[in-house]
Amino acid sequence: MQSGKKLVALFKQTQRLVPALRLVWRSSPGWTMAKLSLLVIQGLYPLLQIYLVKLLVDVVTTQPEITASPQLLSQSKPLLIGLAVVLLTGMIANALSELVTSSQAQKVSDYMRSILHAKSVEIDLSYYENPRYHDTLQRAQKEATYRPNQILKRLALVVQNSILLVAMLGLLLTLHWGITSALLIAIIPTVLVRIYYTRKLYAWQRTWTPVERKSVYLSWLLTGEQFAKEIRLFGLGELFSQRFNRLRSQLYRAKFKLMAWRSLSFLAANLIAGVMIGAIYGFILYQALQGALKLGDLVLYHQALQRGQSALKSFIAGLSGLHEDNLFLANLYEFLDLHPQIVTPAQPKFCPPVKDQGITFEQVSFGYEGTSRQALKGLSFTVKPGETIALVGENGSGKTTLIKLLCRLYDPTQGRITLNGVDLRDLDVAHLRQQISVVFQDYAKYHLSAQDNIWLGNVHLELQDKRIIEAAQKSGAHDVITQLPEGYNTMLGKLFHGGEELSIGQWQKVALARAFLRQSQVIVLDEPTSAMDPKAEYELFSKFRELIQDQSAILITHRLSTVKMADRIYVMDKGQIIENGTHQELMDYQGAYAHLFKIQAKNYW
Ligand SMILES: Nc1ncnc2c1ncn2[C@@H]1O[C@H](COP(=O)(O)OP(=O)(O)OP(=O)(O)O)[C@@H](O)[C@H]1O
Repeated sequence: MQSGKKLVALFKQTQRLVPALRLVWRSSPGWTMAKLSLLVIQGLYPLLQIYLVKLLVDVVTTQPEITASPQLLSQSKPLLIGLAVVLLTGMIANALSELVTSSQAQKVSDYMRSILHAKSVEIDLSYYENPRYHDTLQRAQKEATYRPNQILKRLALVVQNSILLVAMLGLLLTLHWGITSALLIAIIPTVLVRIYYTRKLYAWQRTWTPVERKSVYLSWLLTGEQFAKEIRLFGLGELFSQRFNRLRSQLYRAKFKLMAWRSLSFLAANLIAGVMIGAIYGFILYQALQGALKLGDLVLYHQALQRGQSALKSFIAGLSGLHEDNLFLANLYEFLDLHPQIVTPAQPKFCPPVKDQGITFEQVSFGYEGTSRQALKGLSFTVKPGETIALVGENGSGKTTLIKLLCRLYDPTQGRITLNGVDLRDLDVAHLRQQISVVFQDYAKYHLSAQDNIWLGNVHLELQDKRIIEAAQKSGAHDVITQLPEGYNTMLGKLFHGGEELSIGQWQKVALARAFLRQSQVIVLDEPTSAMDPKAEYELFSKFRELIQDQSAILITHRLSTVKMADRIYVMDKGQIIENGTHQELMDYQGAYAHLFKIQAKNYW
């Protein structure tokens, strides 16, 4: 009963191989077909070669005299032609093999990367905040580019060698059954060692992934552009380098121990096999000396034993390799099996225009996964159509979290958010996100052309659309871009040739232009002018209403002088709204807002 269950579990595990092969096929059916054909040819031609050589030796040795007699020539001619054809086919197959193998492998690895990319984009933002996800991703990335293709190779190896193996073992059986049995028994210790250490290596990899990832992180710190300044200034290079080396030597020691035991075990297994093969050779030689074998037979059996032994080795290596692939494929599927929680419902509701009722937060609470703290606690407020509201509050009071919920990067743990009366969870996710334009505090800096950087805000437009320039004019980025050597075609950032680095404030203007380009119903600006000079900030906010036209706007800022123009100001504290009203109402109220405003004003005057 127990062993039956084990067998079923084992069978279920091997089912990982089939979908992996499907992935290989989908990546490039043409190249995969070519590769398979070559493998078949390469598998068959040594077999034919041996057989033709045996026939040739037999023809020669059955002649009364070895001279170029017409009879010998006529008998050996077709065999020689056959041998030449086989050898030529083998040569052509070998020559093509490199091209086909590298092209097909490249196709598979690119296809697998595209699958990983699609999955990474599909899953929820919350996965990125979970270290386990990063472990899974790291392992999947390691396996994805080569493992599926390796299965194909090993499968072909198994099939190829099984033909050769059956033929060779069959031949050896005609001599003595004991030879075949001894050959099979000789390989058993190697198989056991391989299976045992494959499992050990798999367990080792899973245990050490976090350490490996830490070392990758340190390497990134030491080589990445964004840390280069601090590392030099604070003299952190050596410290991080030492930490990196310490982790790498921990990894090295742990793996070395495992690999050393593995090598020793293989040595022992090979010694056993060596003794048994030696005994088989002794037996064949004895038979020849007794006159039981002709010269042709001796050549045949010698070759059969040699090739049979190598076919058996390859066959077993293929099989145990498949076992290893199957085991390690779990790493890939673990990642591919991740599924987003934030999805479009089966029958999404129509996304109504915000002009109707606006956005409403109804008793919204939220806590990030893995923490017991509530980032938002029972929040309720409405952003009316065309209204500009401002969110102010201390660091960590929950302002950005609220925006992430509005974009459905997370769902509330309690309460609901509605757009014109419809719960966000009932809307098509992509469509909802099209309605919202956001500049986050940590906006992206794309190392692409200035034009691309803005166009990415609305990729449904033509690249030459004049609205790209209009958006840049609104944010103040136009003046920056026209000063660049190639204007809108200038590559931004220093990662690629010809790139021009911008100042932080200039990058911010470009990000703002991206947000203006998006034809959304709501615009959310999280600290949009934190790096801008006062003149640029003044210009932006003095014509803010004109810039956003009839969009609803949510503004997050610590600079209270810029929130005066908001229709309503919400003051947040520890995930709650503690005050709200117009600037004047809040100043009259003499609460937290008035206090903060006065502190800031005092610093200016
Ligand atoms: N990804 C996250 N995982 C866990 N906790 C988080 C995460 N992001 C933010 N928090 C926590 O949620 C709370 C609210 O953070 P949030 O970023 O919304 O504050 P904020 O008001 O925007 O702050 P700031 O003014 O500094 O931008 C903080 O206590 C923060 O530690």
